[in-house]
Amino acid sequence: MSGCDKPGLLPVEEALERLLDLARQTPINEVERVSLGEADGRVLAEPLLSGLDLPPWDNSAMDGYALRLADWQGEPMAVSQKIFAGVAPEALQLGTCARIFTGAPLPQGADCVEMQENVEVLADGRVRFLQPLKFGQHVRPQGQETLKGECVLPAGTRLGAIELGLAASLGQAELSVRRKPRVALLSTGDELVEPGKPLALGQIYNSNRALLKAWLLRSGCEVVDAGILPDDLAKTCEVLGSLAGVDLILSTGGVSVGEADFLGAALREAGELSLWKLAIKPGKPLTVGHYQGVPVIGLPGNPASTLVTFALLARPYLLRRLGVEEVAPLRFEVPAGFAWKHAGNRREYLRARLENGRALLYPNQSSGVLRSAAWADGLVEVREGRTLEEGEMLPFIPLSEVLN
Ligand SMILES: Nc1nc2c(c(=O)[nH]1)N[C@H]1C(S)=C(S)[C@@H](COP(=O)(O)OP(=O)(O)OC[C@H]3O[C@@H](n4cnc5c(N)ncnc54)[C@H](O)[C@@H]3O)O[C@H]1N2
Ligand code: MOO
Repeated sequence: MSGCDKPGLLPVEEALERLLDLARQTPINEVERVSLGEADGRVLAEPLLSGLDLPPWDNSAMDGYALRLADWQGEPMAVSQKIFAGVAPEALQLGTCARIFTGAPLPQGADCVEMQENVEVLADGRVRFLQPLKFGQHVRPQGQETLKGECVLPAGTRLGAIELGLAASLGQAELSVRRKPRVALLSTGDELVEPGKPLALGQIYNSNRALLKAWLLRSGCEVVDAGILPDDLAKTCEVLGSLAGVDLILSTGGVSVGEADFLGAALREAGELSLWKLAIKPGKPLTVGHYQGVPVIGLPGNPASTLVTFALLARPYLLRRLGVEEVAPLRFEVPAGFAWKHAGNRREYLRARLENGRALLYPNQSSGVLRSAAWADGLVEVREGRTLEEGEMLPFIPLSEVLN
């Protein structure tokens, strides 16, 4: 962790690389089997291999009639069986067709399905196909989605609704996942009061705790709520010492140049401390270190700074510790619905909303204004040194990408 304190501002990508390196050195490797119902938000520990072909047999994509194309000479055909989804059909009788429903297995010998809308049922029960037929039409062939033995999801995949649906389609009732990271959440600041209590002059409500707790929980973490750090070195050390079993101590506030930085003092005394100054706005100061071997990340206390640094730095760090390779959120270019006349020396992540395909800025981009993020759909990135005319393209990171 040493060597991170240097003059000048640390570029965002370099800070991220350093954090990901630290994450690689402290992987959370323990694996547990959990039911699909418990696997949402977790990280797959082993590749998910398919134990079957999907679909397991050729089946019909339509309600209609199945036939062997070579048997059809343009004449009406007799219907020799009725096949519902869920039943095993008999082999198709030569020269006949079978009534079939969507999802039902094709009878042996059939290679074509016609939907019932294009079929006339004659008075004698035979059917006439009203349009030319093609080999394989409306047939969903065995294994078209997945073949037995194929790797469907690699280890390190974050599991969400879609992945769980996919695992269920392969018949998996349980999955092997990394155990949940245990994250202790701490706030610092004499001014902080918990919601529900009265507010005296000079005090504000603690919003970072609610924000990060909800976010960590939905990121698949176990949260140890360690409260507000006491304004006293011995007591701070006592609190930190009680967190020996967690994987990460995540604090907010008190990381700039304040005089009452007991977290920093505690890390210096019984661990390691680096104070990073990042070329990022909001979110310049970041504490990285450990207390008696337990990794510590201290995010800046301004709510929008907490949000941006958690989204772009702490979250990827946690995911990498769980073996997730792709930790960078999806981003895409959008035209700016604003001009940016003054180039900054920090990379700005501005809270923006997409309207008519353009990114509009929340009028107040102060790092103290969390409401900017509630209004926004995502963050637009304006690189250090850049100015912009309205209509120029710039990267947009949807908040939905980093909140899940
Ligand atoms: N002389 C300097 N002052 C500051 C610098 C600097 O470089 N030199 N950096 C500024 C920047 S940039 C940021 S960001 C903040 C970072 O501050 P800290 O992380 O030390 O946080 P605090 O001073 O404790 O709080 C900042 C701000 O956020 C409010 N806060 C803190 N915790 C919470 C919480 N849990 N819920 C809601 N709001 C919280 C706090 O009341 C302050 O208003 O430092 C600048 N200063
Ligand atoms: O960068 Mo601080 O992040 O201005 O709020």
